[in-house]
Amino acid sequence: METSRIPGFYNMTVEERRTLLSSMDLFTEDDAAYLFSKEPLPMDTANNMIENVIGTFPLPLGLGLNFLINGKDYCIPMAIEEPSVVASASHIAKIVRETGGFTAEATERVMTGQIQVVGCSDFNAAKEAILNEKDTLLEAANNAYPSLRKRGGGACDLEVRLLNEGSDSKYSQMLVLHLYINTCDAMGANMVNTMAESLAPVVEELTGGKVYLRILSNYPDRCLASARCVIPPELLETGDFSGEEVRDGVIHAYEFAASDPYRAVTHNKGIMNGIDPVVIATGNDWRAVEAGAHAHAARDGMYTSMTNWYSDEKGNLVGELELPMSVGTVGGSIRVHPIAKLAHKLLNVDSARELSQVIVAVGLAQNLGALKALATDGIQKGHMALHSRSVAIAAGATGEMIDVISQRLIDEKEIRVGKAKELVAEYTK
Ligand SMILES: CC(C)(COP(=O)([O-])OP(=O)([O-])OC[C@H]1O[C@@H](n2cnc3c(N)ncnc32)[C@H](O)[C@@H]1OP(=O)([O-])[O-])[C@@H](O)C(=O)NCCC(=O)NCCSC(=O)C[C@@](C)(O)CC(=O)[O-]
Ligand SMILES: NC(=O)C1=CN([C@@H]2O[C@H](COP(=O)(O)OP(=O)(O)OC[C@H]3O[C@@H](n4cnc5c(N)ncnc54)[C@H](OP(=O)(O)O)[C@@H]3O)[C@@H](O)[C@H]2O)C=CC1
Repeated sequence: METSRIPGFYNMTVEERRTLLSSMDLFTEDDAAYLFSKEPLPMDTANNMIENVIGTFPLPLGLGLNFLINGKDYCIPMAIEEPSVVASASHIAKIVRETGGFTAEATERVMTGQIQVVGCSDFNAAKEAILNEKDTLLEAANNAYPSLRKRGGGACDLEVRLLNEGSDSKYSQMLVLHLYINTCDAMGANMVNTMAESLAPVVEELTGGKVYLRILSNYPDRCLASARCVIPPELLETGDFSGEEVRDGVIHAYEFAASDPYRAVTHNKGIMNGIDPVVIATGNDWRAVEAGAHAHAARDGMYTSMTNWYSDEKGNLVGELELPMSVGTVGGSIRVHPIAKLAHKLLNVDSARELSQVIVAVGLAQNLGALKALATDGIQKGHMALHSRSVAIAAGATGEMIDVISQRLIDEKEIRVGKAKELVAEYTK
């Protein structure tokens, strides 16, 4: 991938975009055949992925462009139904590119397995017993999934937490063993669950208690990815708004989300608008990523902004995002869904750690795209202009009528289905 900077890509037809992609060193003709085929997810594949299959549910697949992350270019597949998200991410990536791009980093992919133990006669003694056998337990867990060890991963640490100590309810006092497992390039849920289940008998023996749940946590707080951007105000100029006004507006918007859960939920939804489409397109478990991200936003007791925006001593706008990132480049449906396989080829990442860095960079870009619009002209100007096409289609517009009706809706500043139906009726008279 020589560059992700493809000016005016959005003005091309789908055919022109496909021709351009095929001419780049992104994937083979066969790969492209899947992307362009009428059945990108064959029914017999779908029927082997989940139960009671009756069909498939395609989503639009767009490309987030202009992304430069740690000096590498990325064309980022994004599967989403909402208009203006891909445009917004690409818009900000174009600006950040001028500054040298996003910087991003990620911890090793250490996922967390939980083993719940109840009914111990002495929970402190039980905790001691487990910690005294830490190496034995880690060895036993690794023996349950030896191939992971061979890849350089596996169970690497454990800790014990006592919950609801002193409670007189036999249901609420419990010991929770956290098993930390480096799952390499797999998201690792099945691996973690297999290894956690394998330890249950020996944990019961050690603690004298009963093991109920042994399951991964979707809040893997040792599997983190972060992204950062530093933008001189002059690059933020928007219409009549100076760069400094936009910078300050973004920081005010951030402070609102940082202080108010009602705003933080919408602010963070805007971030996940960027993150989920990449997680979905790459065949990953977006529910796991969503759950972990929102838990991380509440880690200090109040649900708050996932991002941090401030002005540095030179007056640059600095943005940061750190999230747990339960994603893989192998495993699950990643190597099963033909378009997910293509998405990984398009992305050209070498590891799950690199993928997680790309994903958080898109989330950070998405957040700035929304805040920049909100802090200036408002979200409707950009968002609804792109939404007008869906409104036209919902009102029955087809073919070239879509452009005509969509433009009329924008010109008349009335982007709603009822108005579109009137225009369609007028057009087809
Ligand atoms: C829509 C834009 C980008 C237009 O903004 P613009 O200033 O008209 O863009 P431009 O014409 O200057 O183009 C700059 C670059 O943007 C990209 N771009 C520009 N237009 C397109 C397009 N049609 N399709 C694809 N890419 C587009 C493209 O990369 C282009 O580079 P070029 O190709 O020209 O060299 C801007 O108005 C915008 O970003 N608005 C914000 C929209 C947004 O954030 N949508 C997210 C969904 S709403 C949401 O997040 C929920 C929310 C808001 O509640 C979250 C929250 O509350 O925080
Ligand atoms: N979020 C949740 O709460 C839950 C999610 N899930 C689902 O679990 C799936 C993810 O689990 P996961 O364990 O990743 O999937 P898999 O069960 O597919 O296991 C990962 C596979 O990847 C293979 N592999 C190949 N290369 C590598 C590598 N470099 N690093 C690591 N593994 C490699 C492993 O091969 P080998 O066997 O040779 O090691 C293994 O078979 C997702 O579909 C998710 O939706 C399931 C339960 C709960």
